[in-house]
Amino acid sequence: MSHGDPIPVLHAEGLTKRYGRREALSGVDLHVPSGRVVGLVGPNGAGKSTLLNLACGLLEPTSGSLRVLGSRPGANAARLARVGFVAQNTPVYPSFSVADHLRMGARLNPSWDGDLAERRIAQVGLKPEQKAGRLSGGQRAQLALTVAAAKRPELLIFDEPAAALDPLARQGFMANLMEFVTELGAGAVLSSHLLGDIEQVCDHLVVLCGARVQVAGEVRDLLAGHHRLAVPGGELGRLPAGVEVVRTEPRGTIVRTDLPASRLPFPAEPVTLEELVLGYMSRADGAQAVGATR
Ligand SMILES: Nc1ncnc2c1ncn2[C@@H]1O[C@H](COP(=O)(O)OP(=O)(O)OP(=O)(O)O)[C@@H](O)[C@H]1O
Repeated sequence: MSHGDPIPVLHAEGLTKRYGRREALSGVDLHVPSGRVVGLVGPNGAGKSTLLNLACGLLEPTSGSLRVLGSRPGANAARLARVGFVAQNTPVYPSFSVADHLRMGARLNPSWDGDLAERRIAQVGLKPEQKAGRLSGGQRAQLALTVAAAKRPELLIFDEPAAALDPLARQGFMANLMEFVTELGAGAVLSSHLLGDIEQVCDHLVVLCGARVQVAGEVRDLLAGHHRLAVPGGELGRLPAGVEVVRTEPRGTIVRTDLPASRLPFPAEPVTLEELVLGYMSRADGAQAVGATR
């Protein structure tokens, strides 16, 4: 990073987290530039929640380093206030009302924006006197999102925020999330299994599998740098230097390269974000299966 660059959202070097003997993150290097909406995808058990919990200071690395907005996460209360976190299943306090949640937020957060909180609660149709335990999954998610955003954080972190929501509620939730990001001028990191959501809102992608980052970068650059090639049987060896095979499938070979499609020796088609992610996920899965038989 050159001097004077804006502070990156995330910067990890050799980041490792073990739970006992299980390595949930294994020497992760990652650099996400400032002001991005980052999608974190990967299969179950990939290490996504672990990375997000480290990023908001709920866990400490076993080794290596992680900086969030330029600082060690959770180093002190001021650092914690810069990050808003919505954990998996959007937890709320069931016996507290919506208004209680806002009062508690105001008590705990010096930069609490009460106007923003009340305006958003009304906009999404929540009543202050409703008990959180009686809200639907979608309403609970909206409450948790409002509480996280009213802290006016510089970064919002969401662990599978919309997993339990029906498609319509999910669409509304994702739209609200983006409105907050714009209104707060904040960055955001969200993990999701729903690639459609990621495609809709994220401009940076991180694919995590088997405790390692498989690929990361700006969505636009990743899509431009991957192609599906129709390679005739046995001719993979004709690929020029600088073309990396991600995955060979019946429909073609997914490759990564900086070369333009016109310079490739076989007919090339663009790939979708879903094909790209699945390509890396199945490659990592295959590598693990091979490793396991050794
Ligand atoms: N508290 C814990 N104690 C022991 N092992 C854990 C703990 N939390 C996570 N793990 C293990 O670490 C690995 C990564 O888990 P993590 O929850 O970070 O994955 P994930 O990508 O968020 O998965 P999912 O998509 O299912 O939520 C898994 O093998 C999991 O079993």
